[in-house]
Amino acid sequence: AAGLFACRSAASAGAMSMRQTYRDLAAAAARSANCTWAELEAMRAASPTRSRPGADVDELTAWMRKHPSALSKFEQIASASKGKKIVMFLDYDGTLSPIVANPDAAYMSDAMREAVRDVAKHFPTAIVSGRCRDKVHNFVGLSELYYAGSHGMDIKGPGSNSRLMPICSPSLCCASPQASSSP
Ligand SMILES: O=P(O)(O)OC[C@H]1O[C@H](O[C@H]2O[C@H](CO)[C@@H](O)[C@H](O)[C@H]2O)[C@H](O)[C@@H](O)[C@@H]1O
Repeated sequence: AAGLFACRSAASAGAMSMRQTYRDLAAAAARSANCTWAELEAMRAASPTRSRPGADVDELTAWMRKHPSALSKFEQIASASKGKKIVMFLDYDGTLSPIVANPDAAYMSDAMREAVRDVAKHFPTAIVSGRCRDKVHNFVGLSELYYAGSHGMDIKGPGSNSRLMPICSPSLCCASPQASSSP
């Protein structure tokens, strides 16, 4: 899931660009699913996990009340982020790319890539993944982003050197599926 953190400091981007950012990401997600944003929301609302009666639904409803969709709370988020600096942290698998059977074929769409490119024009943007950093970088292909691979053990920003924690190296994390569960 996409995470959005608002850090206190001088605001560098206004609520309008943040709204556009959110709309762009939602629209890109809808395009990836071959539908409109409204249809995506309607599908989400009508999904079996929401409409099936029983304890699971109650549990899910309670969870959703506690963690509402950012899209439905846009005004509150915009208002809470006034005077703060916005930084975008995005997950890759299942967020920027669809979940597919073959992890090596988890490509993101061009529309999503453009949306992320636009986001990065307004806010520092990082992709955080359990995957090897190089692998995610290759999938995304945007040099202006920060990439945190191997669950944050290997971090590289635009134009910077990789900050690799000693516990994990590319040979350990990227060599083969046998070497690690994170390709
Ligand atoms: O931290 P993330 O970026 O969310 O990575 C989590 C795992 O993502 C990948 O696996 C998941 O996506 C695959 C491709 O859609 C899918 O085949 C698999 O079932 C999912 O679990 C990646 O292969 C893992 O190494 C990551 O840990």
